[in-house]
Amino acid sequence: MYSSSPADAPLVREPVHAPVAHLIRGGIVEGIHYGSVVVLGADQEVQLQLGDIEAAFYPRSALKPLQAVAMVRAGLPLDGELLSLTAASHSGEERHLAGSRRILELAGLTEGHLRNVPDLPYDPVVRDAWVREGRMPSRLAQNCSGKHAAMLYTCMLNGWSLEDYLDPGHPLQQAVAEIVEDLTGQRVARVTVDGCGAPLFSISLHGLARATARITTAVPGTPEARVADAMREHAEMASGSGRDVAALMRAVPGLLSKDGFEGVQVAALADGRAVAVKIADGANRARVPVTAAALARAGVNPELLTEFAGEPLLGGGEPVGCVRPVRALDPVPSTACV
Ligand SMILES: NC(=O)C[C@H](N)C(=O)O
Repeated sequence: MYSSSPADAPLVREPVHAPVAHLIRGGIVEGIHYGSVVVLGADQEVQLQLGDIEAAFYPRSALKPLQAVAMVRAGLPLDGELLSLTAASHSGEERHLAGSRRILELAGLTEGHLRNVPDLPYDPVVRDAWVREGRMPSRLAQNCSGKHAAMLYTCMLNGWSLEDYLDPGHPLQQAVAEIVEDLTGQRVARVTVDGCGAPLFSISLHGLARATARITTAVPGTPEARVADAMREHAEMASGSGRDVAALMRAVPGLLSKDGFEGVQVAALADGRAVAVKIADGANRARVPVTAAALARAGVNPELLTEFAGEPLLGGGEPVGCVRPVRALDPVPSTACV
């Protein structure tokens, strides 16, 4: 246990976000992305904060590594690709569907036991092909199916009921809440329902960074280390081909990173340095460059991060600007912006 008595829950208040990235077109600030950012040093001290890192927020799928740790602690006997898929917001590629099916099979169950909401594949290319083939939204294709299959497997192994595994009072979800509080070191502020149907726990951005650093710094062989290893070694199973989060994990040695809907990203290094980002309006185009800039502030070599600096803004098909993290985040003045 990390936190013998977790601190109070984060405050539920309107978050006071700050500018985190500028949209520059032709040398003028055309737009401003607001958000919050925390950078933790290896000693877990806050090295940089922007916006509101202590307010209650929803980490969405950036919570999945914590949920996976809870399942492994409850006896989930997975590693490698299938454990990575357990913590995935997957793209809906065939390998992801096959992996979710395999987890269900190991539990002696079928797709019919899943209670996540049917959806089309998350990745636009995979989704377009899916629709062209006339396929319908499905529970297996939904980006959280690995997590749900693993939740069912964990219930089977513990003799817990299957029909109501998404109820926040179910022993599985109680176990998840306990691990979330242990790893973040704070009480959960609110419990609501995530898009997929699973309980969604509200913590602070600071708590998310701290929890993820605890996962990457855990002793080898522990549930935390098993989840970190699986996700790092099988980054495409935790996301998909061509996903920025997988590319980021490959680019930065030892990095564990997880994205969540509505502009959330967390990333932690093996020595405990960690960053967490929330873009106020959920904009993906700001999430990646802001995460990269925060990692540079945490001491990651900026040369490893150049491909995440942000897509150029086009005018007449030519680059005329870019999304640029604010100066407080950007250690190297960018030359990419026109
Ligand atoms: N990637 C995500 O954040 C997905 C989220 N867990 C949902 O169910 O909507």
